Amino acid sequence: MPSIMPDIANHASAQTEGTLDWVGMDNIELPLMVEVRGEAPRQVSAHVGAFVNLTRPKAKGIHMSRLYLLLDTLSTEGTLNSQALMTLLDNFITSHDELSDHAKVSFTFDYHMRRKSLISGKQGWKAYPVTLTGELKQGELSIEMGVQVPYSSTCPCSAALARQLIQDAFEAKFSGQGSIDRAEMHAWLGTTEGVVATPHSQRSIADVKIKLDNANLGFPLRQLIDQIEDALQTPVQAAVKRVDEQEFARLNGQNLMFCEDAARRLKHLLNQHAEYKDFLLRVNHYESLHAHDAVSITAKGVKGGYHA
Ligand SMILES: Nc1nc2c(ncn2[C@@H]2O[C@H](COP(=O)(O)OP(=O)(O)OP(=O)(O)O)[C@@H](O)[C@H]2O)c(=O)[nH]1
Repeated sequence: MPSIMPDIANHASAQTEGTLDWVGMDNIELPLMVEVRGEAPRQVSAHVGAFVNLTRPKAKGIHMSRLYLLLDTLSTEGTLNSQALMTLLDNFITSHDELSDHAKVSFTFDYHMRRKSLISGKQGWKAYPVTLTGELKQGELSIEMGVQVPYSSTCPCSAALARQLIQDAFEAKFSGQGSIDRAEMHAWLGTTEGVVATPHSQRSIADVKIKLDNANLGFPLRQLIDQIEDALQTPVQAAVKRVDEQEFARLNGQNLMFCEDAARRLKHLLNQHAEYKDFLLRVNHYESLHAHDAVSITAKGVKGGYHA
Protein backbone atom coordinates (compact mmCIF):
# COMPACT_ATOMS: atom_id res chain seq x y z
CA MET A 1 0.00 0.00 0.00
CA PRO A 2 1.46 3.44 -0.83
CA SER A 3 2.32 5.40 2.32
CA ILE A 4 0.03 8.35 1.55
CA MET A 5 -3.10 7.90 -0.48
CA PRO A 6 -4.76 10.85 -2.12
CA ASP A 7 -7.89 11.88 -0.22
CA ILE A 8 -9.98 13.75 -2.75
CA ALA A 9 -13.08 14.07 -0.58
CA ASN A 10 -11.11 15.81 2.17
CA HIS A 11 -8.47 17.79 0.32
CA ALA A 12 -9.75 18.73 -3.12
CA SER A 13 -12.17 21.59 -3.70
CA ALA A 14 -15.38 21.46 -5.62
CA GLN A 15 -14.99 22.24 -9.33
CA THR A 16 -18.19 24.22 -9.18
CA GLU A 17 -19.26 25.40 -5.75
CA GLY A 18 -22.70 24.79 -4.33
CA THR A 19 -24.73 23.04 -1.66
CA LEU A 20 -26.65 19.86 -2.47
CA ASP A 21 -29.90 18.55 -1.03
CA TRP A 22 -29.01 14.86 -1.03
CA VAL A 23 -25.84 12.95 -1.82
CA GLY A 24 -25.28 9.29 -1.13
CA MET A 25 -25.75 5.80 -2.47
CA ASP A 26 -28.77 3.97 -3.78
CA ASN A 27 -29.56 0.30 -4.30
CA ILE A 28 -27.14 -1.04 -1.71
CA GLU A 29 -28.06 -4.71 -1.29
CA LEU A 30 -27.90 -6.17 2.19
CA PRO A 31 -29.67 -8.59 4.49
CA LEU A 32 -31.31 -6.99 7.48
CA MET A 33 -33.30 -7.92 10.57
CA VAL A 34 -36.56 -5.92 10.70
CA GLU A 35 -38.85 -5.49 13.68
CA VAL A 36 -42.52 -5.24 12.75
CA ARG A 37 -45.07 -4.56 15.48
CA GLY A 38 -46.44 -7.74 16.99
CA GLU A 39 -43.94 -10.00 15.20
CA ALA A 40 -40.56 -11.53 16.01
CA PRO A 41 -37.70 -9.71 14.23
CA ARG A 42 -37.15 -11.29 10.84
CA GLN A 43 -34.53 -11.18 8.12
CA VAL A 44 -35.30 -9.50 4.81
CA SER A 45 -33.20 -8.85 1.73
CA ALA A 46 -33.13 -5.08 1.38
CA HIS A 47 -32.16 -2.52 -1.22
CA VAL A 48 -31.03 0.57 0.62
CA GLY A 49 -30.66 4.24 -0.24
CA ALA A 50 -28.45 6.25 2.15
CA PHE A 51 -28.13 10.03 1.85
CA VAL A 52 -26.92 13.17 3.61
CA ASN A 53 -27.08 16.75 2.43
CA LEU A 54 -23.93 18.68 1.54
CA THR A 55 -23.95 22.06 3.24
CA ARG A 56 -20.41 23.23 2.44
CA PRO A 57 -20.32 24.72 -1.06
CA LYS A 58 -16.56 24.27 -1.44
CA ALA A 59 -16.31 20.69 -0.10
CA LYS A 60 -15.51 18.17 -2.83
CA GLY A 61 -17.87 15.51 -1.58
CA ILE A 62 -19.29 13.42 1.22
CA HIS A 63 -17.67 10.27 2.66
CA MET A 64 -19.67 7.49 1.14
CA SER A 65 -17.72 4.74 2.89
CA ARG A 66 -18.86 6.07 6.27
CA LEU A 67 -22.53 5.74 5.36
CA TYR A 68 -21.92 2.31 3.88
CA LEU A 69 -20.07 1.01 6.95
CA LEU A 70 -22.72 2.33 9.34
CA LEU A 71 -25.31 0.42 7.31
CA ASP A 72 -23.14 -2.66 7.35
CA THR A 73 -22.99 -2.53 11.15
CA LEU A 74 -26.77 -2.33 11.30
CA SER A 75 -26.99 -5.28 8.92
CA THR A 76 -24.52 -7.50 10.80
CA GLU A 77 -25.10 -6.48 14.44
CA GLY A 78 -28.45 -4.71 14.70
CA THR A 79 -32.16 -4.87 14.06
CA LEU A 80 -34.08 -2.21 12.16
CA ASN A 81 -36.57 -0.56 14.52
CA SER A 82 -37.31 3.11 15.17
CA GLN A 83 -34.48 3.47 17.71
CA ALA A 84 -31.97 1.92 15.31
CA LEU A 85 -33.27 4.18 12.55
CA MET A 86 -32.72 7.26 14.72
CA THR A 87 -29.22 6.12 15.72
CA LEU A 88 -28.27 5.31 12.13
CA LEU A 89 -29.39 8.69 10.81
CA ASP A 90 -27.75 10.51 13.70
CA ASN A 91 -24.51 8.67 12.94
CA PHE A 92 -24.82 9.60 9.26
CA ILE A 93 -24.82 13.26 10.33
CA THR A 94 -22.14 13.08 13.05
CA SER A 95 -19.84 11.16 10.67
CA HIS A 96 -20.15 14.17 8.34
CA ASP A 97 -19.31 16.88 10.84
CA GLU A 98 -19.42 20.30 9.15
CA LEU A 99 -20.61 18.78 5.87
CA SER A 100 -24.16 17.63 6.59
CA ASP A 101 -27.05 18.30 8.94
CA HIS A 102 -29.81 16.22 7.30
CA ALA A 103 -29.88 12.48 6.69
CA LYS A 104 -32.22 10.07 4.95
CA VAL A 105 -32.31 6.32 4.52
CA SER A 106 -34.77 4.03 2.75
CA PHE A 107 -35.08 0.26 2.90
CA THR A 108 -36.99 -1.56 0.17
CA PHE A 109 -37.78 -5.23 0.65
CA ASP A 110 -40.48 -7.86 0.34
CA TYR A 111 -42.25 -8.69 3.58
CA HIS A 112 -43.74 -12.19 3.49
CA MET A 113 -46.90 -13.00 5.38
CA ARG A 114 -48.76 -16.29 5.81
CA ARG A 115 -52.25 -16.00 4.40
CA LYS A 116 -55.18 -18.35 5.01
CA SER A 117 -57.38 -19.57 2.20
CA LEU A 118 -61.03 -18.50 2.26
CA ILE A 119 -62.65 -21.88 3.03
CA SER A 120 -60.31 -24.87 2.79
CA GLY A 121 -58.04 -23.96 5.69
CA LYS A 122 -54.89 -24.12 3.52
CA GLN A 123 -52.17 -21.51 3.92
CA GLY A 124 -49.60 -19.88 1.68
CA TRP A 125 -47.17 -16.97 1.48
CA LYS A 126 -47.84 -13.53 0.13
CA ALA A 127 -44.96 -11.15 -0.48
CA TYR A 128 -45.73 -7.48 0.01
CA PRO A 129 -43.30 -4.92 -1.46
CA VAL A 130 -42.41 -2.47 1.33
CA THR A 131 -40.36 0.71 1.57
CA LEU A 132 -39.42 2.12 4.99
CA THR A 133 -37.90 5.58 4.90
CA GLY A 134 -36.46 7.60 7.78
CA GLU A 135 -35.42 11.23 7.59
CA LEU A 136 -33.66 13.24 10.30
CA LYS A 137 -33.76 17.05 10.18
CA GLN A 138 -33.11 19.39 13.12
CA GLY A 139 -33.19 16.41 15.45
CA GLU A 140 -36.68 15.39 14.27
CA LEU A 141 -37.21 11.92 12.90
CA SER A 142 -39.95 11.33 10.38
CA ILE A 143 -40.83 7.87 9.21
CA GLU A 144 -42.61 6.87 6.02
CA MET A 145 -43.97 3.37 5.54
CA GLY A 146 -45.04 2.38 2.05
CA VAL A 147 -46.62 -0.89 0.98
CA GLN A 148 -48.22 -2.34 -2.13
CA VAL A 149 -51.22 -4.59 -1.64
CA PRO A 150 -52.62 -6.59 -4.59
CA TYR A 151 -56.34 -7.29 -4.84
CA SER A 152 -59.04 -8.19 -7.31
CA SER A 153 -61.55 -5.61 -8.53
CA THR A 154 -64.66 -6.40 -10.57
CA CYS A 155 -66.14 -3.65 -12.72
CA PRO A 156 -69.64 -2.58 -11.55
CA CYS A 157 -70.53 -1.29 -15.00
CA SER A 158 -69.52 -4.53 -16.67
CA ALA A 159 -71.47 -6.48 -14.02
CA ALA A 160 -74.66 -4.48 -14.73
CA LEU A 161 -74.23 -4.97 -18.49
CA ALA A 162 -73.68 -8.70 -17.99
CA ARG A 163 -76.80 -8.95 -15.81
CA GLN A 164 -78.82 -7.29 -18.56
CA LEU A 165 -77.60 -9.84 -21.09
CA ILE A 166 -78.53 -12.64 -18.70
CA GLN A 167 -82.02 -11.17 -18.35
CA ASP A 168 -82.33 -10.89 -22.14
CA ALA A 169 -81.23 -14.51 -22.56
CA PHE A 170 -83.82 -15.55 -19.97
CA GLU A 171 -86.55 -13.71 -21.88
CA ALA A 172 -85.51 -15.30 -25.16
CA LYS A 173 -85.47 -18.76 -23.61
CA PHE A 174 -88.60 -18.73 -21.44
CA SER A 175 -90.90 -15.91 -22.68
CA GLY A 176 -93.20 -18.23 -24.65
CA GLN A 177 -93.85 -20.50 -21.66
CA GLY A 178 -96.85 -19.87 -19.39
CA SER A 179 -95.27 -21.57 -16.41
CA ILE A 180 -91.58 -22.25 -16.09
CA ASP A 181 -90.33 -25.70 -15.25
CA ARG A 182 -88.16 -25.25 -12.18
CA ALA A 183 -85.80 -28.15 -12.93
CA GLU A 184 -85.39 -27.00 -16.54
CA MET A 185 -84.58 -23.48 -15.40
CA HIS A 186 -82.13 -24.71 -12.76
CA ALA A 187 -80.31 -26.78 -15.38
CA TRP A 188 -80.32 -23.88 -17.85
CA LEU A 189 -78.79 -21.52 -15.26
CA GLY A 190 -75.92 -23.99 -14.99
CA THR A 191 -74.99 -23.54 -18.66
CA THR A 192 -72.99 -20.84 -20.43
CA GLU A 193 -76.24 -19.94 -22.27
CA GLY A 194 -77.88 -19.30 -18.89
CA VAL A 195 -75.07 -17.10 -17.58
CA VAL A 196 -74.34 -15.70 -21.01
CA ALA A 197 -71.96 -12.94 -19.92
CA THR A 198 -69.45 -12.40 -17.10
CA PRO A 199 -68.14 -9.02 -15.93
CA HIS A 200 -64.46 -8.32 -16.29
CA SER A 201 -62.27 -8.10 -13.24
CA GLN A 202 -58.62 -7.30 -12.86
CA ARG A 203 -55.62 -7.67 -10.63
CA SER A 204 -55.24 -4.32 -8.90
CA ILE A 205 -52.65 -2.77 -6.61
CA ALA A 206 -53.16 -0.35 -3.75
CA ASP A 207 -49.97 1.62 -3.27
CA VAL A 208 -50.16 3.26 0.16
CA LYS A 209 -47.67 5.52 1.92
CA ILE A 210 -48.18 6.70 5.48
CA LYS A 211 -46.24 9.11 7.68
CA LEU A 212 -45.60 8.21 11.31
CA ASP A 213 -44.33 10.49 14.09
CA ASN A 214 -42.56 7.54 15.59
CA ALA A 215 -42.66 3.78 15.50
CA ASN A 216 -41.78 3.18 19.14
CA LEU A 217 -44.11 0.20 19.27
CA GLY A 218 -42.60 -1.27 16.08
CA PHE A 219 -43.41 -0.53 12.44
CA PRO A 220 -47.18 -1.11 12.10
CA LEU A 221 -46.74 -2.96 8.83
CA ARG A 222 -48.84 -6.06 9.44
CA GLN A 223 -51.57 -3.87 10.90
CA LEU A 224 -51.62 -1.63 7.81
CA ILE A 225 -51.66 -4.54 5.35
CA ASP A 226 -54.48 -6.26 7.28
CA GLN A 227 -56.48 -3.04 7.39
CA ILE A 228 -56.06 -2.45 3.64
CA GLU A 229 -57.09 -6.02 2.78
CA ASP A 230 -60.10 -5.86 5.12
CA ALA A 231 -61.22 -2.62 3.48
CA LEU A 232 -60.79 -3.91 -0.08
CA GLN A 233 -62.36 -7.31 0.74
CA THR A 234 -61.01 -9.22 -2.25
CA PRO A 235 -57.22 -9.46 -1.74
CA VAL A 236 -55.46 -11.84 -4.11
CA GLN A 237 -55.15 -15.31 -2.63
CA ALA A 238 -52.22 -17.60 -1.90
CA ALA A 239 -53.28 -21.26 -1.55
CA VAL A 240 -56.50 -21.91 -3.49
CA LYS A 241 -58.61 -25.10 -3.74
CA ARG A 242 -61.85 -25.12 -5.76
CA VAL A 243 -63.96 -24.30 -2.70
CA ASP A 244 -61.77 -21.24 -2.16
CA GLU A 245 -62.06 -20.23 -5.80
CA GLN A 246 -65.82 -20.47 -5.64
CA GLU A 247 -65.91 -18.33 -2.51
CA PHE A 248 -63.60 -15.83 -4.22
CA ALA A 249 -66.04 -15.65 -7.16
CA ARG A 250 -68.90 -15.02 -4.72
CA LEU A 251 -66.94 -12.33 -2.87
CA ASN A 252 -66.00 -10.60 -6.13
CA GLY A 253 -69.63 -10.67 -7.26
CA GLN A 254 -70.61 -8.88 -4.04
CA ASN A 255 -67.67 -6.47 -4.11
CA LEU A 256 -67.97 -4.52 -7.34
CA MET A 257 -65.74 -1.49 -7.48
CA PHE A 258 -64.31 1.19 -9.69
CA CYS A 259 -60.89 2.52 -8.79
CA GLU A 260 -62.72 5.50 -7.21
CA ASP A 261 -64.57 3.14 -4.84
CA ALA A 262 -61.33 1.45 -3.78
CA ALA A 263 -59.56 4.78 -3.19
CA ARG A 264 -62.47 6.17 -1.15
CA ARG A 265 -62.59 3.06 1.02
CA LEU A 266 -58.88 3.35 1.74
CA LYS A 267 -59.08 7.09 2.40
CA HIS A 268 -61.90 6.51 4.87
CA LEU A 269 -59.90 3.74 6.57
CA LEU A 270 -56.66 5.71 6.89
CA ASN A 271 -58.46 8.82 8.16
CA GLN A 272 -59.76 6.77 11.08
CA HIS A 273 -56.28 6.13 12.48
CA ALA A 274 -54.66 9.02 14.36
CA GLU A 275 -51.31 7.22 14.20
CA TYR A 276 -51.23 7.77 10.42
CA LYS A 277 -50.29 11.45 10.47
CA ASP A 278 -50.44 11.76 6.72
CA PHE A 279 -51.00 9.46 3.78
CA LEU A 280 -50.78 9.28 0.03
CA LEU A 281 -52.50 6.48 -1.81
CA ARG A 282 -52.64 5.39 -5.41
CA VAL A 283 -55.00 2.72 -6.59
CA ASN A 284 -54.12 1.04 -9.89
CA HIS A 285 -56.66 -1.15 -11.67
CA TYR A 286 -54.79 -3.02 -14.39
CA GLU A 287 -57.77 -3.26 -16.68
CA SER A 288 -58.65 -6.31 -18.72
CA LEU A 289 -61.14 -4.22 -20.72
CA HIS A 290 -58.43 -1.78 -21.79
CA ALA A 291 -54.72 -1.98 -22.38
CA HIS A 292 -54.39 1.04 -20.09
CA ASP A 293 -54.94 1.34 -16.34
CA ALA A 294 -57.66 2.99 -14.26
CA VAL A 295 -56.05 5.03 -11.48
CA SER A 296 -57.18 7.03 -8.42
CA ILE A 297 -54.80 9.08 -6.29
CA THR A 298 -55.51 10.94 -3.08
CA ALA A 299 -53.74 12.33 -0.02
CA LYS A 300 -54.97 13.06 3.49
CA GLY A 301 -54.78 16.79 2.86
CA VAL A 302 -52.30 17.82 5.57
CA LYS A 303 -50.96 21.36 5.06
CA GLY A 304 -47.39 21.09 3.77
CA GLY A 305 -47.74 17.31 3.62
CA TYR A 306 -48.32 14.88 0.79
CA HIS A 307 -50.17 16.06 -2.24
CA ALA A 308 -51.52 14.00 -5.10
N1 LIG B 1 -18.08 11.58 -2.50
C1 LIG B 1 -18.10 10.68 -3.51
N2 LIG B 1 -17.35 9.54 -3.37
C2 LIG B 1 -17.38 8.63 -4.39
C3 LIG B 1 -18.17 8.84 -5.54
N3 LIG B 1 -18.04 7.76 -6.35
C4 LIG B 1 -17.18 6.93 -5.72
N4 LIG B 1 -16.77 7.43 -4.53
C5 LIG B 1 -15.76 6.79 -3.66
O1 LIG B 1 -16.15 6.50 -2.35
C6 LIG B 1 -14.95 6.14 -1.69
C7 LIG B 1 -15.04 6.38 -0.23
O2 LIG B 1 -14.83 7.72 0.09
P1 LIG B 1 -14.52 8.12 1.60
O3 LIG B 1 -15.65 7.73 2.44
O4 LIG B 1 -14.14 9.57 1.64
O5 LIG B 1 -13.28 7.15 1.89
P2 LIG B 1 -12.04 7.30 2.86
O6 LIG B 1 -11.37 8.62 2.58
O7 LIG B 1 -11.23 6.07 2.72
O8 LIG B 1 -12.73 7.31 4.24
P3 LIG B 1 -12.54 8.36 5.43
O9 LIG B 1 -11.12 8.23 5.88
O10 LIG B 1 -13.56 7.91 6.44
O11 LIG B 1 -12.86 9.72 4.87
C8 LIG B 1 -13.85 6.94 -2.35
O12 LIG B 1 -12.92 6.03 -2.86
C9 LIG B 1 -14.58 7.68 -3.46
O13 LIG B 1 -13.86 7.77 -4.66
C10 LIG B 1 -18.91 10.05 -5.67
O14 LIG B 1 -19.61 10.32 -6.67
N5 LIG B 1 -18.84 10.94 -4.62
